[in-house]
Amino acid sequence: MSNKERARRALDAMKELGFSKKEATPVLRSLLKLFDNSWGPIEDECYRALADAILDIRDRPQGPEHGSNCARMVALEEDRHQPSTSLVVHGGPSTSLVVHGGPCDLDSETEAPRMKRPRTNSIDISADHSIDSQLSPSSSATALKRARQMMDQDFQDAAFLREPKPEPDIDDAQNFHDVQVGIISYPFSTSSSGAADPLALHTPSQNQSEISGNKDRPIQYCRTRASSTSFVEPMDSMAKQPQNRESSFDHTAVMHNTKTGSADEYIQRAPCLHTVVASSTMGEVKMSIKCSIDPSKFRMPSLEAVFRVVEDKCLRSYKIIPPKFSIGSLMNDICQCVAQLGNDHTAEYNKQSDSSDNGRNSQKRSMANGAALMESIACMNREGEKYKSAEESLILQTSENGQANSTVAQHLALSHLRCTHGASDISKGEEKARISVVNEFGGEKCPPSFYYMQRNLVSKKAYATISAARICDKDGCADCSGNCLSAPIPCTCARETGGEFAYTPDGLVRTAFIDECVTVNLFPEKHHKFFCKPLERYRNEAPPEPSRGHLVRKFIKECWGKCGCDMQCGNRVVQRGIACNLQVFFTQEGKGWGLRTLDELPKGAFVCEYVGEVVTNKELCERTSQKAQKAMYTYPVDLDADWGSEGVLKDEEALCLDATLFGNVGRFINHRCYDANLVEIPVDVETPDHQYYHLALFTSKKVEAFEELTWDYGIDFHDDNHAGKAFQCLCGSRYCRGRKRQRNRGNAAAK
Ligand SMILES: C[S@@+](CC[C@H](N)C(=O)[O-])C[C@H]1O[C@@H](n2cnc3c(N)ncnc32)[C@H](O)[C@@H]1O
Repeated sequence: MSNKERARRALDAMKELGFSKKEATPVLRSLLKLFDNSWGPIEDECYRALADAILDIRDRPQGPEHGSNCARMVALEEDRHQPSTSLVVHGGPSTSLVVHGGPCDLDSETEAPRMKRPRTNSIDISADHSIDSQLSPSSSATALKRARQMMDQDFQDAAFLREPKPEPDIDDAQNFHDVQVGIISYPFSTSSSGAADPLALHTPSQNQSEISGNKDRPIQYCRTRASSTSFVEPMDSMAKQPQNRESSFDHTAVMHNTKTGSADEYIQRAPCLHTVVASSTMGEVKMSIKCSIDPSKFRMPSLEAVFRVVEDKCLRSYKIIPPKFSIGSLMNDICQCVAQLGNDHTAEYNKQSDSSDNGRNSQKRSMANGAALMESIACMNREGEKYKSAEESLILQTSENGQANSTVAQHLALSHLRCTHGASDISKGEEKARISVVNEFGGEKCPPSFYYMQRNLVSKKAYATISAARICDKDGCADCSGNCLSAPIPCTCARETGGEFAYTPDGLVRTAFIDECVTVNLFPEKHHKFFCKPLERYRNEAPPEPSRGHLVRKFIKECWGKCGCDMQCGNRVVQRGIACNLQVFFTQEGKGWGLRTLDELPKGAFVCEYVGEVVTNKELCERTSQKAQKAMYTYPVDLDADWGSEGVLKDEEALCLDATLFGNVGRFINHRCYDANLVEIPVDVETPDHQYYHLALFTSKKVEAFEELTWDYGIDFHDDNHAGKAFQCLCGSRYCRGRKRQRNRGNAAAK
């Protein structure tokens, strides 16, 4: 066959894979040059080397500062306009998962680098195995070998640290799927020496490494020059496999430098893992783990499911508090969870997420997928001190009674708090699903800044201690396992709801329960009200005024830390966080910003919590009296579902939520009189008593996609004295209490 014909065939093959002739031709030329005009390596395995090389070129950052000597270890990023963390996972004989983020992402100027759980929209789980599907496991192994023969200038200055286990030979590859998990971060400066320095380097004995690929390319192979490549391995593995030693190494140094945790723990927990840590001249670091899985039973779980299960594991095992937390263990867990979930075909894990789904159908998924619950954090600004920066206020102190956890607060301050928010995701990745912001009427692009928090913060004065010690055994279901909802007899956690769980197996609140909660709001007079003592405060004046009464509300008790069930238990809905697709939008009625659902929601669906700072009623009063005149919108909510039930209500027990400065998406939910589509339900998670609880908002009826989500604040618009709450109601409900009031006022004026 002539060279021309061969070239035509190669370009046709690339076209089928979606690469244009224009893109493929120069790469083909270079490869021919590289292989001394030998077509064999190019034509092998359906032109795998050519496809890989095209993708390599695509991945190369553009611009003068990214010369050809800059290494780029990950392939295409689907959406460069997304914030800096994104995930790509591929199925096929070799499965790879890559997390990358940081300053090398093109639009990262306004975003601090972070590596964290992925948002739904930034997870690209490719069902398209177009290249890979044409490759057998054995051909992957061959391709690996060939790719290793290729010299990639890009990685000439990269440093690689790896556990020198032998590459699977062809037989192995035929029998096992490799699941490879990788993380790339950009912690270093971009100088080549700076990139390599923090890692313990040793004389290289092998000059290439395997780099996982992107959605179009299950595996990408890159090489480094021998002169700058290093390999290290953990002690144990060296001892066990002396024949495989390829270099001297200093595992301790590596573990310290790469912060991957204890070697012993790592090896014990991952005896069969193949790990790779690599850094490049661009300051990128990649860590990857490969583990072997029996392909006969394995089906790729969704990446979201894997991450949620891993995070749940982290919460229980490490409580997510450094320094116990180790990335090494985390990556090990990821691999194990991939294997575990991949072999569990009864669960919904195996369903691949659709990247465009962005959380849709997640109501259904929420039962199967767990999300980590972060312990509520106690922290507050110093008494008498105004807020400094919010991050500062978070790490200021621990409280007198030991409620505050400064370590966690610092952790939060560093990784979770950002004052500004973007229109692409107001939660800045805190929530599982992206929460976009739109203003269809022009004007402000974003709501005024606040600190997005997924969980409540507890002020120093508020009595909301969250500790395992406060939970008696009788408050949890220690003997349960798995999913409490599937047990023949409801466990003790259903006691609060009359011996029947509030949730259905679909993760919805039972209709009867919802209806009861709505009725309490609709007909408050018919329901028992607490009139708390001593008198409560609405303004910062002494003495406080007589209580106006608080509705007795029905609580839900969710399973928690001292329960034996797992995170996927059906009695853990609120703690798994937002599971539906929400959007903050500018309302046209003049209510300011509002919240709407992008999906149709059934009745009883959990939408979100109302998150804020847990402050005492007195503190709130002090705050509102300072701000009331200025604030256009106010964000306080009483946690009054149990006020007065135990006789005298102490100041520190009368708690409220203030979402003015710290809050979640719940702070955008506007009020609607009587026929709102959400209802608030107090939910006990970490505490057995009713003083502190989560204020969860569930749909009280079916809600259409794009409908505004509203909630009856329970405002008495006739009460002029209720500071911080009165506004001219624009809810539009035919039952509007505020409108009636305006009408009455108008009539009075006319008279
Ligand atoms: C919790 S915030 C809701 C979000 C708020 N709209 C915003 O733009 O941030 C409550 C404030 O929104 C406004 N608001 C909520 N519901 C309203 C309604 N039905 N009519 C008029 N204003 C409303 C009031 O100013 C109220 O203090």
